[in-house]
Amino acid sequence: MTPGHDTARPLLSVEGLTIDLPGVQPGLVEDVTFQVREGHCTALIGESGCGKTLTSMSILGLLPASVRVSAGSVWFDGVDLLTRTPRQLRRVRGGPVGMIFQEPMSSLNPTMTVGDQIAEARRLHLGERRKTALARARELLERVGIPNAARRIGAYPHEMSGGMQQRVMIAAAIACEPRLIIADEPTTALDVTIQAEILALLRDLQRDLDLAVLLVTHDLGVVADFCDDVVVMYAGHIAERTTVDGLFYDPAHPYSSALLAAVPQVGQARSRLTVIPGRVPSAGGLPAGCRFEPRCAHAQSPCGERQPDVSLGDGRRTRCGRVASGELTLQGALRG
Ligand SMILES: Nc1ncnc2c1ncn2[C@@H]1O[C@H](COP(=O)(O)OP(=O)(O)OP(=O)(O)O)[C@@H](O)[C@H]1O
Repeated sequence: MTPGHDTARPLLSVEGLTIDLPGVQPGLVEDVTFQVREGHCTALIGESGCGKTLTSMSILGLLPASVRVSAGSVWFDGVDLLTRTPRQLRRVRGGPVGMIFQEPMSSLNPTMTVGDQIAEARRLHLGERRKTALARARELLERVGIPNAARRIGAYPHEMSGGMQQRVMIAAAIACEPRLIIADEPTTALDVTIQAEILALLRDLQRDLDLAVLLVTHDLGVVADFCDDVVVMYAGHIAERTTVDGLFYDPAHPYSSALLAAVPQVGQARSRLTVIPGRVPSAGGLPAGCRFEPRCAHAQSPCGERQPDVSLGDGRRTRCGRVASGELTLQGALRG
């Protein structure tokens, strides 16, 4: 981490974001507030169905047509992206904000060569001529570790392996010198060894290009390796907002602590691995008070009636009333 980064200013500020399924279900995501600091990585974690993808997709106007943002703002570089028209958002996507998705094949155009796809981003956003843009595309393919870039520039996505396709997606995401990358489970669809390579590439690029990254992930190992700040989502809410050290050493929500306990660790006896009982409730089936209470190992009456959103200082927050009042201290994965 370079000096001064601890005071880095927020590049992206999501404030009070609420996403509904209009006429069917309000609050798929509710009152979500967090920031991504310049040159830093914020992880968005939580089990399947907690609202991570809806949150990340809403930032650049990529929500499915059936769902809608009903409240909140998304500030990027002084502009509320939620007030932008679809046309204005297209100028942000692939320009100052790059995106990397889980399935490269669903985002790459199967009918265009990878070189043309990367070059097109530069032509659209930076107004470059085709020849200059293609030369830059070749450099970018080299930068993301594609061997024989001069030849591969003319390949179509289906002629490449999944790992190589993901490298192309990354090259396209950084093609226009973005300041922020949004990456939604960028390695989940890949083999384990390739996952590690892609993560190492992302980490290098983040450092070299001083990128801010919003990383949606299930993988706490990735969080530990890659991230600075952590947003733990549960059932459409933020359960805890913390730093990576805060999460692993001093979690402030029983859900965070339960996620940590569910990760296998080298040298740990199998019997100590715990699963979180039950399932994430849907927005239509939320308990009346704390959303995690029915699954919480630390719940105590009248826990179910409390779900504050309390500051713990240094930008950290928790929705657990027992932790906030000092009544409960949780076990981290790493203590001491
Ligand atoms: N298009 C949609 N229509 C209706 N409900 C939706 C839609 N997309 C998501 N949801 C619901 O919103 C909630 C949050 O979904 P989301 O995909 O954001 O979760 P997630 O944490 O990203 O899960 P995963 O890790 O499986 O992608 C879930 O209950 C999901 O069923």
